[in-house]
Amino acid sequence: MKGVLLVNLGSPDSPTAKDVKPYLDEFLMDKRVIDVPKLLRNILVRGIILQTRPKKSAKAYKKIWWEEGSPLIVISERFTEKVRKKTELPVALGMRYGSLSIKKALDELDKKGVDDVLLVPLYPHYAMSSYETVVVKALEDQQNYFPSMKMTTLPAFYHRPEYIKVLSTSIAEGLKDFDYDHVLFSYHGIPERHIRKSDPTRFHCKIDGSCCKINSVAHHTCYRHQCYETTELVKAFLGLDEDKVSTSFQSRLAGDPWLKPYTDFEFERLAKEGKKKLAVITPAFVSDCLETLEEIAMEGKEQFEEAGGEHYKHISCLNERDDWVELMASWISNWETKNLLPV
Ligand SMILES: C=CC1=C(C)c2cc3[nH]c(cc4nc(cc5[nH]c(cc1n2)c(C)c5CCC(=O)O)C(CCC(=O)O)=C4C)c(C)c3C=C
Ligand SMILES: [Fe+2]
Ligand SMILES: [Fe+2]
Repeated sequence: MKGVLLVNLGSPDSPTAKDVKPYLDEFLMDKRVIDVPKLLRNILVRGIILQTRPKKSAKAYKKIWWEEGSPLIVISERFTEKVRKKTELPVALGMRYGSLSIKKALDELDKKGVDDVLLVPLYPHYAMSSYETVVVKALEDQQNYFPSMKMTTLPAFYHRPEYIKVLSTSIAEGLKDFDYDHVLFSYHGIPERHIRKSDPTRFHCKIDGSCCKINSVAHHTCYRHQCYETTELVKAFLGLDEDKVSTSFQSRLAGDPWLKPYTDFEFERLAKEGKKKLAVITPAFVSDCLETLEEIAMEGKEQFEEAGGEHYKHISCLNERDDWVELMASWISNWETKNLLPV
């Protein structure tokens, strides 16, 4: 029997340093997130980052926490519930990190008699620290605990016309009542090294955009390429002016060079260039979360206004929009009835 496993990133159990610490430990000890040898990762994460970060992150989580819990979890649960209403198949929700684990979700499907699973990483783009780690963990759990289960994975959908249509429609709605003079597409950043590591040809990705116009197998796993592609496709779909749109990368940790331009620097640059009314969209996330609600909607607004900007709007992620639910249901149905997946 077929069934569906939706997987998002996950959140701590509560916005306290006590609960944030084990969550960050699991997250940052993932070798696809902090990709250094284990001993060094131990020193870096447990010896340095976890000494101060849980307190700082807990403070940020407190600012965005809802009565029902973490926005990312609550929104993912609402989305799952709506998808369930559109399909006959069992649909379970798991998280890569935290207590709502992938294993628990697989167990839920197993108990319903599911032995053929469609795995849906809830990320539009491929990155080893997001999409890839979900796939690897889900396959590991399946092989270790549910060896007779079959698993098929939904590919990254950053460029699918039907996804671009839904994303563009949500952006158009957000821009309807906002007289913007610039739209910033802010994607979660990753260290530049991750791009090189994910390049199967080992020489294609130049991380300056010069490679992205040359067709290559590397694009299947190039996060930077895929982000710029999403921006271009939305820009074309909505007919946005070339000089009113730009792309940037947020949420970097100190240390290595991360993908540029950095979103916080862009807030300042755009304001200094005289842009007064800025709309920001965050298409690396399908649901609002700490990185969109705190870093972009709250901190970003302050940064832009301090630099001279006047009006600022963060346009929500797709969350539980009906057209996004319909789209997910249509991908599930194509897989269920024709074994077809978007490519
Ligand atoms: C080396 C560190 C990190 C990499 C690489 C990274 C990639 C990455 N992350 C997301 C999506 C989300 N990240 C979120 C929070 C978050 N991310 C990092 C670090 C890296 N992410 C940290 C330490 C945190 C926790 C909060 C903090 O202390 O700043 C979230 C929000 C989770 C929530 O509960 O709301 C999301 C979502 C992607 C898509 C990605 C690679 C493309
Ligand atoms: Fe992150
Ligand atoms: Fe490229």
